[in-house]
Amino acid sequence: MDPFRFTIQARSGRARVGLLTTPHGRVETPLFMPVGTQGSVKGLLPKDLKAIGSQVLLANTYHLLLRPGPERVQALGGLHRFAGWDGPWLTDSGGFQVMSLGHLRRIDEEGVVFQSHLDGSLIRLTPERSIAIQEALGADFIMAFDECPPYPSSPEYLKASLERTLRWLERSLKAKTRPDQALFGIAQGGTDAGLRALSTRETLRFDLPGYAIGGLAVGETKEEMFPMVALSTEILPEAKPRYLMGVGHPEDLVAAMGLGVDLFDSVYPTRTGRFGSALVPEGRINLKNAQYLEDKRPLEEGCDCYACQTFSRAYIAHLVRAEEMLGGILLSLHNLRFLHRLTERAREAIRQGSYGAFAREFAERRFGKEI
Ligand SMILES: Nc1nc2cc3nc(NCCc4ccc(CCO)cc4)[nH]c3cc2c(=O)[nH]1
Repeated sequence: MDPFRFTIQARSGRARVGLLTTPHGRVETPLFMPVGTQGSVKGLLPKDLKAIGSQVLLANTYHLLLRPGPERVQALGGLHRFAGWDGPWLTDSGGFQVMSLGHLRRIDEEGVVFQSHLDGSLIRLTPERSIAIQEALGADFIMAFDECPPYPSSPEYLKASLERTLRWLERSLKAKTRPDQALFGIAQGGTDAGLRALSTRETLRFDLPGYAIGGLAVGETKEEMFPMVALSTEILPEAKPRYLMGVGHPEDLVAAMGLGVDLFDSVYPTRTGRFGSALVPEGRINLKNAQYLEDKRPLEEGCDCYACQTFSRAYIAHLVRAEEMLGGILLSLHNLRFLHRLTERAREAIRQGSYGAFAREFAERRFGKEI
């Protein structure tokens, strides 16, 4: 039986609730994946991630290659055992992180050569090596090695890049040996509708358990991004999960779920939490602002997370000002719970056939009035 079966449980417009089976348990989509780049979701314990409803965690090939190295992770039992998370893991393939973090020295047909951001050593990543690393790490979902073109890029560059990414997808697939891992192809094409459609259609020629929408959330406007998401989900098959990479603002999740996206990830909730901000229905509140120092209310009325059930805004504002670790920890916990509750409510609305009303109510609270 297919270890990665995906079945649609309910629909409301283009939004859908899915059940995705993995070797580490079944998960319900749409879902948000907390980012644990180096094998840890910064500041949060796996048991607390489980308690707030996290289902799948994301880690990065680039970072784990540099430190501690895939051989060590494999020798220590693979990501699940090593990092104490027995639910599904997804690893990104390293290409994007090289562009955004490493000091890229060269990109050619073979792959990329970059300098480590840790010690400047020269490292080569190819489709074959990326897959070998992801197999050693042992994630359930692994990503093809691709190039995420910088934004903006010329149509000529976008076209050449997406064609190379398709050749790298073929090499990634050929390099794959583990039947207990699902390889996702990643469509590119930037914000050029013709090239986006071309890349998505060509990626579909490979029969894969899921498809990622790449090359977005790289600095383009929402007005540029969303037509590409809509175009992508029109082309991608209904029966396979769709993963929009790097998208994590609440309003963007609500819009993309409405367009039929199933999987999301972003460092946004945990990063903005570490920087002192809490996600709330109206948007975001920054606890560094003095107005919260006497505010007895929880971060968000009605939130069931430990931070909202136990502490006031005043206390968390104090922690943030005092640069106490607990400040960032509580805000990260709340922000992830906020996104998990958002996807839980979205799944419920889809089951009720009322996703449109859900999205309108969300937008009214988010954009209807100033905080
Ligand atoms: N393999 C691969 N991975 C990707 C990861 C991505 N992540 C993004 N966007 C996230 C970028 C991002 C970075 C930092 C913050 C916090 C500050 O608000 C938020 C978003 N776009 C992405 C595109 C790709 C892609 O084509 N291919």
